[in-house]
Parts: sequence; structure tokens; C-alpha cells
Amino acid sequence: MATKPWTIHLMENLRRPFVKKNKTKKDQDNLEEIAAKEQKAFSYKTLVEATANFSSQNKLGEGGFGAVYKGTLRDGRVVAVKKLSAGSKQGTKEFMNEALLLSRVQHRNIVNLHGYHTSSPSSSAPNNSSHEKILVYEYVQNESLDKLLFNQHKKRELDWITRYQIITGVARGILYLHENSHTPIIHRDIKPSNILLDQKWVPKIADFGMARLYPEDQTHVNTRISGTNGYMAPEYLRFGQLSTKSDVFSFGTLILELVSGHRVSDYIFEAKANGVLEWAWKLHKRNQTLDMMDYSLAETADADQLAMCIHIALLCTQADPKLRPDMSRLVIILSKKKNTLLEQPTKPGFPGSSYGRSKLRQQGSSSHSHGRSSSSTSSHQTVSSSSNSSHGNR
Ligand SMILES: Nc1ncnc2c1ncn2[C@@H]1O[C@H](COP(=O)(O)OP(=O)(O)OP(=O)(O)O)[C@@H](O)[C@H]1O
Repeated sequence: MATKPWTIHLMENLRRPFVKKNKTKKDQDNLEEIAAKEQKAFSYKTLVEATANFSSQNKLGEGGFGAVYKGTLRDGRVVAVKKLSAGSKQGTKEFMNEALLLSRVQHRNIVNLHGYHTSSPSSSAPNNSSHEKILVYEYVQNESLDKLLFNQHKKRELDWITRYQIITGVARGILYLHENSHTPIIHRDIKPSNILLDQKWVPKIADFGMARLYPEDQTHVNTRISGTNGYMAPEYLRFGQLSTKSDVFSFGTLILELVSGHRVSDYIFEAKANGVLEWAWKLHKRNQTLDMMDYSLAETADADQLAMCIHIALLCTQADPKLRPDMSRLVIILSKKKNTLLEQPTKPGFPGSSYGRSKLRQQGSSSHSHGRSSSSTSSHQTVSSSSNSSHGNR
């Protein structure tokens, strides 16, 4: 039987995340092939040299995937080197996903992947690199948004103009993923720790480990739940229904965090609100949304713009995904800066809220999947449910 070309084979894998076959070894071999063809391959030796043997002094942080180190290549490029922790199966899948998807995209608001190192046990790599999987990105100087926004001292560096610039930049990055690349990509994990800021505070969307290619002719795909509580749209969290509107929902929650300086799931004592979304909705109904402004913005905020951003966030987080604006409309609204007449938002899709089982069925869903509800996991936990009976929608 003739074998399929490696590109088709790999893209099919990304489109069909639910077909459970043990193809990891084969995919990895393919990835090594791609890296070599696209000249994205880095030798282990080069990365050891760049990071002073992954020295702890060069460590930038550690995520679910593994540790990230700062390094300098021989040609002078400063890079961030992400090393997959040994033995992580989930990580292997995310590694391949990230390497393949990020290789396809190039945009000012998306982190640049310089390349990667991967070697299977059977390859002829030197001994200690035989199981390594490493991603090499451009180094983004001001690191991730969460480290600034949720730090009482550092948040002052983010004045209103900067925060507005971050909102518009992230919107452009998501728009590019949804509409401009060859096949739409859903990021699935838009949140402050996945937004990196360069020296001019230009935001760069990072972490494509959970991103999915999205067939253009579908309203949604049914998938396993994977994302971070608080940022996930209710129809996705409850029924595994993923669409570009899932990213729009997460983008809305990100705006509320930027405006308020609170984490999405903070309990807001004075308002008795479970999270910033409920808080924003309560204030919206009383026409007092400006009350949620981060105190550190007092001197720099543009009240009209801030109110508009909260209004946009409430449109993005509406329970019904069809009512949420798409990213192209959001980019247009944000580029006008103010005085845009917007429709009134309907009730938000609070995490765990019950919008839709019947409505979503009416919309023709054939999903049998049931993701873990937010109540079963802690507020900022990254969830990845594989227990549901999800299936591709083809
Ligand atoms: N390209 C980069 N430039 C500069 N710093 C980076 C870069 N990529 C990641 N970092 C830093 O490394 C740290 C770990 O990043 P990583 O993406 O692995 O995890 P995370 O996003 O913090 O968590 P999670 O994996 O749970 O999403 C982050 O705190 C981030 O600040």
C-alpha cells in the first residue's frame, strides 16, 4: 500500500485529535524529517552551548511542559529554550502540536519559533540527547503578562495606553490565527501567562501546545476539553464544542483582567462576585462598570475607552457563542478606539452555567462529550479531559 506524504499524514493528525492510535513514534520521526527539511533543526550541542548546559541561572521559569531557559546562539540571537520534561506523554503530543502549528504561522503578535530539537531513541543523536524534545523561540524580553499584571509593584509599568495596545495586539494575533492563516487555528488557551511582552510591550501570543486546526466549513468541532478554568467558554467546558468563538470568550476574560488587574477567578469581596465576569455583569446592569478599574490605572485611564473595553469583553463572553462578535469585528472596533455604538450584551456564560444543553442540541450538535465541570477542579487549574467520548466532526 502506498504511504501518504508526511505533510498530509501530520495535518490529518492535528485535525483528528480524537482518533486514538499509537502513532507517536512515527510522528516524531516525521517531525525530525520536517525539521531537517525546513532547516528548523537545532543540534543538542548547539542548545547546550547556548544555555550553558541548561544552567539554573538561565532558567526563565517552568510551565506544564517543562523548564524554559534563556540562551544565546553563536550568531548572536537571544532565544528562549523550552525543554520537555522527561517521560511526559501529554507533553510529547503538545510538543509536536506546537512545533507543527507554530512553524506555519508568522505574525507580529505571535511568538516566533526559530526551530526545535527532537530525537527518538533510535536516532543517531549523542547519548544524553536521545530522548530530548526542545523548542527554540525568539526571546521575548518582558516575559509573560501575568508576571506584571498580577504583581502589585510591577503592574504600574502597564499604564492604560500599554494595556490598550496589548488588547489590540492580542486581538490582531487571534484574528490572524482565525482568518489569515491557510487553515484556521483555534488557540484554546488564551490567558495572561501565554501572552509574552517584548521590549516595546508588543504582545506575542505563545504556547500552541493545545491549539487545533479548524475545518473552515464547520460551525464547531467536538473535542476533548483542554484549557484553563475561568478562560474557557461554557459550551466548550461542558460539551467539548470548540469553535473560533471559544477563543473570543477567552479574549473577553483577558480584557477584564487587564482592566481590573484581578485574576479571572478572583472572588470580589465587595461585590460578592465569583470572578471578574460576574463582577462586570453586575456592574454593567447598574451602569457602573468603571468601578472595576484597576486602581493603578487611576492616573492614565481613558474612561471612555475603558468602558468600551468592558462592554466589548461582555459581548465576547456572552453565553450564546453565536452572539459573540468575531475577531475581525473586534479588531475594527478596537482600532476606532472609542465612540462606537455597540449592541447590549446578553447574559455571560459563567463557568459551569447551564446555557445551552437544549439550545446546543437544537443547533444540531451530535456531541456525546462531557467535559469536567469547573466545580471539579480548582480555579486556575489547567484541565485536560480525555475521559469523554469525543469524536471528530467530519
Ligand atoms: N519566548 C519566551 N521569551 C521569554 N520568556 C519566555 C518565553 N517563553 C516562555 N517564557 C517564560 O518561561 C516561563 C514558562 O513558560 P511556559 O510557556 O513553559 O509555561 P506557562 O505558560 O507559564 O505555564 P503553562 O505551561 O501552564 O501554560 C513563563 O513564565 C514565561 O515567562
